[in-house]
Amino acid sequence: MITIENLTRRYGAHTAVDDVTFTARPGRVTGFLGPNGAGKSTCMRVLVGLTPPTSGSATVLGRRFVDLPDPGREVGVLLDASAQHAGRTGRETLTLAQRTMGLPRARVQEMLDRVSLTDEEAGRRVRHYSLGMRQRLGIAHALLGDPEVLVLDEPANGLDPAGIRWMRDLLREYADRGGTVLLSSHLLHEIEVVADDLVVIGRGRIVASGTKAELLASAGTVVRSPDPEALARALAGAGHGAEPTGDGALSTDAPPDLVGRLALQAGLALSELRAADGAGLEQMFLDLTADTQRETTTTPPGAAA
Ligand SMILES: Nc1ncnc2c1ncn2[C@@H]1O[C@H](COP(=O)(O)OP(=O)(O)OP(=O)(O)O)[C@@H](O)[C@H]1O
Repeated sequence: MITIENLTRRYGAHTAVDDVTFTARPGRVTGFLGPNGAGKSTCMRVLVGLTPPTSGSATVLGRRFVDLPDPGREVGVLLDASAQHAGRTGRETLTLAQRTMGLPRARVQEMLDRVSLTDEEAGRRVRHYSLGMRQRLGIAHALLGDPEVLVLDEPANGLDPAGIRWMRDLLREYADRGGTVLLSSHLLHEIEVVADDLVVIGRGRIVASGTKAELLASAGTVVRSPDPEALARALAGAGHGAEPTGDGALSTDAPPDLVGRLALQAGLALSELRAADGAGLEQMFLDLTADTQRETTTTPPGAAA
């Protein structure tokens, strides 16, 4: 369990994290999303004791990271895969951590196997690793102490498609065994596939949080009728807006079952009725963080607003 409560972190006059509250629960993968500079890494750094909070608290398993009796066995952390000692081999990196944590020697080979680094690769110096290999080594390091909680900042960075799938399966299995995973990523599709819960942050503040199903349901409905004007009027009569999607359908904030009932009452035929999650997490993310984005975004033709 990870608990962030009213967490604020200022750097001089700049507020990087502003009164942030959320939890990441056992048995679930919590996706932490936000544009560049939104405050994700800062939250994670406070959580693992690398940066003190200005106010508020961040705890793992009910304690601040610095108060955990055996942090390596309680929390696996991967914040920056490139921050590993470049002159050591992968095997040396893990062996040092294994000794520091007082783990059995066999654990190193187990973890190398777990992340599919070969003997030859494990014997190479980290400076010669590709980014994807560094991520695998970082994951091996995070899993070494068999922790209950994983905190991962952009772990899929640099992984090829097979590596991304491997990572997804690993996190799913870890959560299914009761582990808590907090995962930040810009790879929205990856988060959409693997996360159970989502926390969306923009300019240091939480703009949405909840289960993935709840948040995607709030993306609304796409509906198509031979008489879109009459359908828009029926929706407006029930207090819901409707926008043309650009390909003849309408996008509305009303849930699909209500849209179906309103169409029935108005005697309107429908040729399509579906939750707008075709537009998916990306559109939700852009909508929720619209006023915190650097770039101005526009809704692509055919995507739900
Ligand atoms: N040590 C620091 N000193 C001053 N400002 C900082 C420091 N660390 C972070 N910031 C600022 O805090 C804000 C949040 O940064 P943070 O790295 O947490 O964002 P992020 O959401 O992880 O972004 P990205 O997705 O780009 O990694 C940024 O404006 C950043 O410049």
